[in-house]
Amino acid sequence: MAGKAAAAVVKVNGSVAEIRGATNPMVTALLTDLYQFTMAYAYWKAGKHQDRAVFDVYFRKNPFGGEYTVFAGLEECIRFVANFKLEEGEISFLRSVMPTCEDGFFDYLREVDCSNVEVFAIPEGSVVFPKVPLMRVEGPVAIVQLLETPFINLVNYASLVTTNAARHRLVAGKSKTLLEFGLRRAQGPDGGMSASKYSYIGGFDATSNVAAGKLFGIPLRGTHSHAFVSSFMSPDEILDRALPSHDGSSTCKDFVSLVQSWLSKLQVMKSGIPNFCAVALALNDLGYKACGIRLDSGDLAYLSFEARNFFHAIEKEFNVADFGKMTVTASNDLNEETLDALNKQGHEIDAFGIGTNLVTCYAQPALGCVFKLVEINNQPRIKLSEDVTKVSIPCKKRIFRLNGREGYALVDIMTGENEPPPMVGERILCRHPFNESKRAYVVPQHVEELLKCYWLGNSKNGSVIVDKPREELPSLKKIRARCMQQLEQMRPDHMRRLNPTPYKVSVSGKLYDFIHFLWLNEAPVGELQ
Ligand SMILES: Nc1ncnc2c1ncn2[C@@H]1O[C@H](COP(=O)(O)OP(=O)(O)OP(=O)(O)O)[C@@H](O)[C@H]1O
Ligand SMILES: O=P(O)(O)OC[C@H]1O[C@H](OP(=O)(O)OP(=O)(O)O)[C@H](O)[C@@H]1O
Ligand SMILES: O=C(O)c1cccnc1
Ligand SMILES: [Mg+2]
Repeated sequence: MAGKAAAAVVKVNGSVAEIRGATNPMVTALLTDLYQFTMAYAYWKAGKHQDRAVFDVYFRKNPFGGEYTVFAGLEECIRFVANFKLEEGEISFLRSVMPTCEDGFFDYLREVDCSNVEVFAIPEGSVVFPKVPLMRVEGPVAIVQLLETPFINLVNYASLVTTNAARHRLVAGKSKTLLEFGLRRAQGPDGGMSASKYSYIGGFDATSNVAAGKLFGIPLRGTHSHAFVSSFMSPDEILDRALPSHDGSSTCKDFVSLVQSWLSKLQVMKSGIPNFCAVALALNDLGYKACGIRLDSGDLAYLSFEARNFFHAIEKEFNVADFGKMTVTASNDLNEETLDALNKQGHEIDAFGIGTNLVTCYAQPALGCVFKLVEINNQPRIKLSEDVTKVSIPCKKRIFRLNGREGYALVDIMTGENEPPPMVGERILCRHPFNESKRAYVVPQHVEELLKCYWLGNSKNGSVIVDKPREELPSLKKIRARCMQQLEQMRPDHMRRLNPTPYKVSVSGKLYDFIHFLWLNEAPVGELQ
């Protein structure tokens, strides 16, 4: 971020660490909705700006018709709070667009940072469910309000595309290579970079996006384009026809003729496959190993079988070891449905290159994460709505994932902050938050507390120092590993594409009673005449 400290200095479990600014320099304190500043002013005028508020970040419905979501975007949120500060130029701009606000407000904004803010979150890469807070943000109400828009901006697309990638991985199967090819179709440069990063977390193996390879260390992969092949009018255009052998011991003076002699030995198939094989065989003569082909049009299942048969026939006829194992990559408008159809038909594809449908999240363009006030000055708050799915779950909460005998996650349970936590081997009542008749006793074999502390600000000498215990921000590879491990822990019926079973999200008996007490207390009583 131009003009700002490059990184906040923090202490993680005793040792000093740095938290760099947001990946995208467009992510500044102004990357928020105007009404957040308008409200900050109103809180300030009302003398409420320092009131201690607790907000939950959660979504109401899983995307893509599924019953699970993968949470991503947390690291960017923490980088944002760690470096949150309004620069002089930004304050002048705000003054120009909010001309009726008093000078004192801008003096206040000049001092604002997140040294008094706490962020608890579920680890990035976790499988998560509707209504469960992914993050709990606590701090002075005016400041936390300013975080609403950037936080949910940083989480919504990240979680959506990670989930999309995870869904593609589940359909493709573990043994296939998945390549993200979406940069040209992504929603702008940030869409492209984010898609590459979060597709990797969701289980893709590599990207074609070179900038993402450099910035995030994601493995880079690519094949070749149609344009390269069609740019040659005839083999005569190949001027340098010599090729040294792989070990350098000799040189083939006319590699093109060697390829042509191989081509004359191959039965003609109406595609580029014999051409590829002729080149691969000529390369093999010189000790090189060709990688494979990419199919980008036509019936991908049929062509993959044809290609594989051709490769096997060559392996047998010309005695070239492993020629039949040549990699077949397929691309062209692939999505979950085509992967599923290809699986049902049977195919010989080893790797899929997926662009448009993955990165644009064509099947569902947005995730609806919201940021709702659940407590202020230790007083619980509830958002009421005629639509029960929109009623918020009040209070500062703890969340636990309870696993059953078979190791699978059984239920997520939210409890009040001061309730005794669920214990392994102890029966606990889990209640649907809004449906009285839905409840179950669970005896967990494993209990994981999901909300962990990622940011506990404490201002010292102008820089933000965190000296209380805090979770580290894991590497991209670790986040990806968490995602893979979490998906494994889910019961397969929650994960299937058609009519998946909803995962149970519940509250403790005590929290259930409190929600409904507060609901009745806050809901106005109508009067009929
Ligand atoms: N065996 C298959 N089963 C199901 N879908 C397939 C199969 N093979 C290809 N597809 C899909 O069918 C669609 C084919 O699209 P389309 O007809 O526009 O492409 P094409 O004409 O083969 O190629 P080009 O992009 O060169 O025009 C693509 O979305 C592709 O992923
Ligand atoms: O289809 P996607 O999943 O987005 O994957 C990326 C596509 O991009 C490339 O071609 P491009 O689409 O540029 O050209 P085309 O329309 O001729 O296939 C590539 O050959 C794939 O077809
Ligand atoms: O490397 C490829 O084959 C590739 C990369 C991006 C888009 N289409 C194809
Ligand atoms: Mg295409």
